[in-house]
Amino acid sequence: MKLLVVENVVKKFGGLRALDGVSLEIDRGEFVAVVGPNGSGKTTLLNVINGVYKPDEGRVLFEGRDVTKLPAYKRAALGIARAFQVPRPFPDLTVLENVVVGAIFNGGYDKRRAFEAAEEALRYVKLYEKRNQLAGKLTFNELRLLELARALASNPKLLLMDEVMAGLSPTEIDEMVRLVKRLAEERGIAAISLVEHRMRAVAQLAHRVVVMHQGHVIAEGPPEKALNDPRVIEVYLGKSWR
Ligand SMILES: Nc1ncnc2c1ncn2[C@@H]1O[C@H](COP(=O)(O)OP(=O)(O)OP(=O)(O)O)[C@@H](O)[C@H]1O
Repeated sequence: MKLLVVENVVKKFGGLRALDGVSLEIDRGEFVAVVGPNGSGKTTLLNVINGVYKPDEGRVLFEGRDVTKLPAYKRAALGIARAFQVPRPFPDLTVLENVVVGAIFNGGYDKRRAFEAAEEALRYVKLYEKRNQLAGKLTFNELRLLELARALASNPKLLLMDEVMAGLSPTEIDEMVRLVKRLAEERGIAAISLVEHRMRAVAQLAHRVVVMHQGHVIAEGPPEKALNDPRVIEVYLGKSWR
């Protein structure tokens, strides 16, 4: 059974069809990059998957269960985690405390298990040494890792990542993407990541690339195939491949 199935989803904002019949299937442990020009519907797609928006048409199934009408917090409890583009930590709590909060609220753990999960997540993203530091003192890159650790500590099955790469150096972007890929492969956590910066380099590391344009999926498949699809080249024509 597929981990996630998005079926013919339509999401309208007034007269605009931000998603116009989008279908998508994700397997366990798959790292999928969603690319597409500004305004193509990528963020709206993540919002429909995690329950921020209810679609006007279509369904979202998670582990075979229809979650289309479930609110975001209930989907989080089922294992759909979101790592936001702009991390919003509690600056006056320590790094460890920030992750514990995520584990208790989204992972449903008791305090002891939450601490264990938080420490493990911090080791994974290599922030463990900074666990007792105030989150407000972290660098931008470290904040991104903290945001990832928070999502991880909730024991997700599916990790949704907004453009986590914005504002990072090319080396940091590379490290972050490899980390997410490793999570997918070692832990079986599926990840859907929106990619705009260094699109070509980042998307090439994904198991599969989904290309969106004007609310439609115009191509998908292994990176080489999807990125070289004639429709995709046309959409990006005139823009530099980074
Ligand atoms: N809450 C909203 N109200 C009205 N229109 C919206 C809303 N959210 C998104 N849109 C519109 O829907 C379309 C798709 O937006 P979306 O943010 O999903 O695109 P995107 O591919 O993520 O692009 P970007 O990277 O620029 O955010 C855009 O035309 C956008 O202006």
